[in-house]
Amino acid sequence: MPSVITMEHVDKEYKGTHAVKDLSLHIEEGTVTALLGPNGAGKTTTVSMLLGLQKPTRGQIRILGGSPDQPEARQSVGAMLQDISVIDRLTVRETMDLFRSYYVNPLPLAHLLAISGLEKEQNKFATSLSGGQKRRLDFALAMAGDPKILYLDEPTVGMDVGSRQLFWESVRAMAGKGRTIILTTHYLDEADSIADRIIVINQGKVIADGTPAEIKAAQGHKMITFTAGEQLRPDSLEGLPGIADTVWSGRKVKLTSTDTDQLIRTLIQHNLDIRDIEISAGGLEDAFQTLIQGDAK
Ligand SMILES: Nc1ncnc2c1ncn2[C@@H]1O[C@H](COP(=O)(O)OP(=O)(O)OP(=O)(O)O)[C@@H](O)[C@H]1O
Repeated sequence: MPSVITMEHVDKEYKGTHAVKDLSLHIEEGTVTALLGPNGAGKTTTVSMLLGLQKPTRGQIRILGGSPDQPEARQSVGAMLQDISVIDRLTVRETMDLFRSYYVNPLPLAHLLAISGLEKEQNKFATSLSGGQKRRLDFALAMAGDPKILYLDEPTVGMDVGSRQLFWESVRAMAGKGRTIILTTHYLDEADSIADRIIVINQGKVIADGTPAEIKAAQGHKMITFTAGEQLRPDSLEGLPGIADTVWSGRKVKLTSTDTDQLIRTLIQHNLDIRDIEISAGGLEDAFQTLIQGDAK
């Protein structure tokens, strides 16, 4: 698969902040890549350099073989950024038509109305839409030029459950047609279900890169959860072998372990006052927390 996006040793420094450090990435055509990281990790800065809105301090970025700020790249790229801006005194359909007019091969208006689920609102002023509806309009505007590459920076913030479903279905359908999608999100379950590849960034550096399954498996953690009876005190669990982490939420306890088979035997041997025991594989959320905590050490 050819790389449609390449970053080679990219750095971005603001006054006093080294936001992106020596980032090298190759993104293949037709893939969905999630950039994950805590607040301030450098995700938005990365997306904004890929869009040509900011220049790297050092390093090189190529989009479809050219510079991100060239007209060829701009015609082939769509973006949904964190700031929502709607134009005064234009209806939803007029706003979509205006954006369609910027491109050589725009998508049909009816298609944009369908993927945003805004058919009923098409004659309303864009300023009168709800927050979630404005996000959906933003998505349609990002898609107006039928982009080869789509950037989605925290796209589902403010969307209700139904809107999210429609949104991710449209994104998946787009990837199915060979489009390349880069997204950032703090909803890790969404990244887990939608992304082919996950890149975890912390303090401007890549600290993990793989499929969701690889990222989860690399951490090798599983969970034992149970309800603690009145007799069980937190110090009864301290020092038991095989516990990597313990979280109490009221009487619910979550133990993280690399060897849950051994740990469950230990809990039973100690005849602890516990019930409703469940063993589960760690999710992306747990893998993410472990990675970030590990990187801070
Ligand atoms: N225009 C700017 N001027 C100075 N510093 C900036 C600027 N933009 C971002 N930064 C800093 O660069 C770092 C990375 O910020 P960035 O917005 O890229 O992070 P992020 O991963 O997108 O975070 P979030 O999840 O909160 O959106 C932060 O320390 C931020 O304060």
